[in-house]
Amino acid sequence: MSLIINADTLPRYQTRVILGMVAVLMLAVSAFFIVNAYTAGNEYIRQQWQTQLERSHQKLRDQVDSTLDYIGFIRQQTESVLKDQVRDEVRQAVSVARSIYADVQARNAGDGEAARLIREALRDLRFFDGRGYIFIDTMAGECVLLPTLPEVEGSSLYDNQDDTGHYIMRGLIEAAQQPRGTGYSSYRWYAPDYPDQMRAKIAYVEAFEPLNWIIGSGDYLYQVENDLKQQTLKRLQTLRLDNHGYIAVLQQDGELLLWPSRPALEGQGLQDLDVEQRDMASWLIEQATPEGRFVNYDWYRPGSSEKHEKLALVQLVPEWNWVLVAGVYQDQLIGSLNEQRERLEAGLHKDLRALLMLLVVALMIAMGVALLISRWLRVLMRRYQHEIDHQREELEASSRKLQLAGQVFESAGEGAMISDSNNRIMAVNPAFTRITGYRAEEVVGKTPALLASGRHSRAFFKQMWKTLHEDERWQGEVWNRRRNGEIYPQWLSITLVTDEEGAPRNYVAMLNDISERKAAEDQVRYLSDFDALTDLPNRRLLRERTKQAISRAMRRGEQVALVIIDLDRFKNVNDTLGHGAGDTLLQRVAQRLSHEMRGGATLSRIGGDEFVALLPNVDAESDLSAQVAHCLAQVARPLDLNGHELVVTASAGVAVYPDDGESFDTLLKNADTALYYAKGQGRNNYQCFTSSMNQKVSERLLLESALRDALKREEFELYYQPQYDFSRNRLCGCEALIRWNGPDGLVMPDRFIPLAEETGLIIPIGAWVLEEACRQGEIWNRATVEPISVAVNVSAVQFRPELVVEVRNALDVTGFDPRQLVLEVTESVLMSDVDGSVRLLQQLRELGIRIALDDFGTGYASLAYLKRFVLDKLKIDRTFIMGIPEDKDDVAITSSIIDIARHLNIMTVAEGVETEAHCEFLRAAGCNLAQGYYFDKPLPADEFSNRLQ
Ligand SMILES: Nc1nc2c(ncn2[C@@H]2O[C@H](COP(=O)(O)O[C@H]3[C@@H](O)[C@H](n4cnc5c(=O)[nH]c(N)nc54)O[C@@H]3COP(=O)(O)O)[C@@H](O)[C@H]2O)c(=O)[nH]1
Repeated sequence: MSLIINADTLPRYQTRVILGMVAVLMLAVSAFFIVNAYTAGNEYIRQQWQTQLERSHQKLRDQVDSTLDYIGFIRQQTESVLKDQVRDEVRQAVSVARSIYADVQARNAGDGEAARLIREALRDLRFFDGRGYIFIDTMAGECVLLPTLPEVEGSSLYDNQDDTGHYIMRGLIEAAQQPRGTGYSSYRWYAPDYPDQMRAKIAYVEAFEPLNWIIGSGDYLYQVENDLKQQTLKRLQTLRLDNHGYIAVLQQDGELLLWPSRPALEGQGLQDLDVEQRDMASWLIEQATPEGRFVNYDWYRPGSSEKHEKLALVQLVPEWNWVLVAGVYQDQLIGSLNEQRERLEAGLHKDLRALLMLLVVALMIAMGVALLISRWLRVLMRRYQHEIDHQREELEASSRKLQLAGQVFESAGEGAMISDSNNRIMAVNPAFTRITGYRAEEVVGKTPALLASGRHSRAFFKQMWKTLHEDERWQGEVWNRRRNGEIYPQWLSITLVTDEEGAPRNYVAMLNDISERKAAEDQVRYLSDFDALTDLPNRRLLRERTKQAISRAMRRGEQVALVIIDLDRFKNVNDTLGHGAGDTLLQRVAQRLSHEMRGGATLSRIGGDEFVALLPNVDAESDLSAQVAHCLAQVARPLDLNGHELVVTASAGVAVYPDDGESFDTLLKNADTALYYAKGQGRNNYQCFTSSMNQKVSERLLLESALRDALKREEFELYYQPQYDFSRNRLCGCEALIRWNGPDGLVMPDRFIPLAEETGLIIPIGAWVLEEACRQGEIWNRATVEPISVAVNVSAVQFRPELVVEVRNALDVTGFDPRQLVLEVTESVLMSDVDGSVRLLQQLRELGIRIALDDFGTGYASLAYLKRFVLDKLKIDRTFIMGIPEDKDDVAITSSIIDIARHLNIMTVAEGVETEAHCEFLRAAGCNLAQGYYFDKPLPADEFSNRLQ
């Protein structure tokens, strides 16, 4: 979010800031006071809790101490109580004895009677809950009365000892012999509750002088103490601490002596309690120490089934093996503390409300003040803002202008250079750097002279400055030098900038690099005169130069020749290898021919595969012929075209000034006629124009026209020349040879096949021959037992990939067995593109047909190619057969061909066999087949049929 500050928003922000600050301040103060009060309240409650706790502790401690004091007091009382009680009982018994004795004396019944009566009177006397009795012994230690053991009465107990070795009777006698005739004696004797154990006992005796007896009684200390314990428990039972608090007493062995919350359990041991009670009793016994320990736990309040938090002091009383548990329930304490806490919180809420009110009031006041200030500020700010906006708009306008100027300067496509009144460069733009190569820091402070190329004179610059100062502007084409030294043309336009007084202040130069434009102009000029593919002069330039050569020749009486050189079957190259290869071929031919141009000769390309050589100052006709023949020979040299080895031939037509024409157009037309004538001669030759050529060319044109109609009119016919098998001495096949039944009679193939090839008519004618030969072959083979083969000639124009389709069509349409079809191709056809030929032959053979190499030995093929071209037959050319057997060379050549073919497993066919001698030689040499006038001339189909029968 962006903060936009202006005259309207600033007061608004300012009001919000003041209000915010007041609110924050108030909140901080409030929070401080509230937190303080809350903390102080909590501390107070905590102290209260502590104090109450300490008070409870003290109360419990005081109660337990007072109980302990009481127990101590009770314990001290035990012996004196026992003594007082025993003494009282003995005194009563002695009193009874004295009464009886006095009574007996009064009756004079004697001491014996008195003794019996006293004894019987005291025997059944019981006290201390039935356990106390009176015993009587003599001063000599004889037992007079012992109600608990009457069988020992009359026997002496003088030597009786207790478990400490003390003489019991002797102690009693000693006590009675005290001056007052009374006394106490302590000893240990069997206790009624514990028959096997002696316990401390205190006896009181009084001497009964009349009978020299001692009358006494005693009691066990523990029994008195038990009485006192019960007394103590009774006292503690009624004791209550803080309403519900009480003191519980447990025997250390687990017996519950006093448990006011569960009185029914008193007198029961741990084993009699439920788990909860047992756990609590055991835990309390464990906590007990002689010093006492405060513990907290939850336990039932008397008469309640709910547990409450309890604080207790657990104190061990070792003398009695008691555990005192003095406890109070803390509900009251907690309740009172909660009350205090609630009071505190209520106070805090009240304070908080008051603070909030205060805060609201403070905020309202602050808002009012802030609004007033903000209104005042808004008025002020608007005034300032208005001024600032005005200034900013002015600044932005001028900045935009400057920026625009800067952008124009920086991004201009034209180089810009600004210099001062002394022509020292002040600034240049990126386009200047791009054009000149100089960066700004390299030229600033220097004069534009560093760009000078040296191509302009001092006068040029003098004139330039003069114009500039007069017109305040100069423009023109200037040659300058780049940083890398390159000299280039530029269009320079300089403007003079003057000050108010008209004195020069700056020079602003705009410069345009026009080197590309100039180059383009040169290119246009070049293209109008030259052929772009071969860089040779084109027809226009050739015309110019021819005109110049003719005028010169005219002046000097010289001759000038125009030679048109046209590639044979160039279309084939384009069709089979593509136009790229065709272009390359034209460039290579152009190079070869250019090498042959001497003495001011011009080679030009006037279109397609037509080159024209302008040969000035031609002296003798023989020189001209040799030169043209040499050119054709150079063209016909084998060449490698993109991996294809080709032999391309050319034909040429020659016209010479002044005999064959006096203008460029006439010469060119006549040279073209001669070329046409040369093509008609079977190509790869040249012809010089003669006036009769025009006549012949016309004839040829007529022939071409008639040939075009021949197919439609079905004027072609096939003749079949038989072929004989030497080994089987029988007719085995034939060669199909075309004839034209033209308007003027039968025309032989030599007359129309070259023209058909030249015009492309050979394609439909060849297709017709193939189909017709197959059709006829199928008729014969259906009628004969031994199938015969039919050979069909294929011209160079036909020998292209489409031939495969044409052959397949012919076979499909006629049903002729492919194995009986032989295609005859010449060496020159195969050699014009060796790799393409290999592929095409392979595809043809895959159809199942056979291939024969026609006219073998007359072309360029080396024997090595015989391996690459997979062939079935070699036809030995007629020219070798003709010399047999006289001509040794022909004999040797023919024999060698037959031998090699045999080794390569290729059949040999001898052409032009005319004599018996030919036959014998060939048979002897191992030739397989023969064809010639010796056997038969080419025959119409029906005549050939007769031969088959
Ligand atoms: N592309 C095609 N070319 C064809 C076709 N038909 C013929 N030709 C080619 O024309 C050339 C002339 O052929 P032609 O006038 O028919 O001459 C053939 C024979 O008549 C001739 N010959 C045969 N035996 C003898 C002989 O003993 N003596 C002698 N002087 N001439 C003889 O030879 C020609 C056959 O030659 P080749 O083809 O080389 O086997 C010729 O080049 C034909 O190829 C066609 O349909 N298409």
